[in-house]
Amino acid sequence: MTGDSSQKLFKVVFILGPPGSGKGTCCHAIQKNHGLIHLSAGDLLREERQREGSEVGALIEAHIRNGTIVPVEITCMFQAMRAAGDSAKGFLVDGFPRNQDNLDGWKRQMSGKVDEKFVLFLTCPTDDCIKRCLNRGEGRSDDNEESFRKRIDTYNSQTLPIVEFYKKQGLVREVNSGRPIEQVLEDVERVFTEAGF
Ligand SMILES: Nc1ncnc2c1ncn2[C@@H]1O[C@H](COP(=O)(O)OP(=O)(O)O)[C@@H](O)[C@H]1O
Ligand SMILES: O=c1ccn([C@@H]2O[C@H](COP(=O)(O)OP(=O)(O)O)[C@@H](O)[C@H]2O)c(=O)[nH]1
Ligand SMILES: [Mg+2]
Repeated sequence: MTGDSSQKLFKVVFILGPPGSGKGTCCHAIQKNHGLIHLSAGDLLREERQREGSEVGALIEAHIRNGTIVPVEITCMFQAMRAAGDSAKGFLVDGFPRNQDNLDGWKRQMSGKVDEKFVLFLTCPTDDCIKRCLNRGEGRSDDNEESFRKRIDTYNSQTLPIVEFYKKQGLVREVNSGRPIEQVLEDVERVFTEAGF
């Protein structure tokens, strides 16, 4: 039989963890070493927010400041994956899916098209996370104490259940990112190597 069975599946690794846990930093290192494409859901939303004529820019900014999660239809993850196309060895999907709406939207659009390899789950004490966010130096409108508190509440109430969902499928690989970056990256590298990357 031919047809859809010959279609190449997108290899995907999800990166989840609290704000400031080091998701972007780890993706940056892994992408360089393994030829994977890094797609940060937050970066994609910030890009759309900046786009001239965007009809959803103000809505995105309100969610970002408030630490709440943008409806999945607006998150440009799927388009970005399609745009990267066949040349990619795989995708590092950073900071997504963050809640049940994200997960439902992902399944609707991507089931049968993706090979979900694992979830890299970064754990880091909240005190370290807040310090890192406040010192990030990117001028982000959500890197202030008030927004951080809201983001961490959203993370605890909405994102941790998604991690649990993947844990039940045996897909979660946990790394303690509350340590010096060299140590974190050594463990992260090991997880990718063990997964055949
Ligand atoms: N292990 C680490 N130790 C100290 N600082 C770190 C570590 N990992 C990342 N950082 C710094 O913390 C800030 C947040 O990291 P980032 O990768 O943007 O996290 P996230 O994407 O999870 O919000 C950045 O300024 C980054 O350089
Ligand atoms: O799939 C996503 C990813 C991010 N965000 C929004 O973008 C913000 C920043 O996300 P990012 O991943 O950049 O933050 P980080 O965890 O890296 O600090 C979040 O708090 C949300 O408001 C969202 O709505 N949907
Ligand atoms: Mg990030």
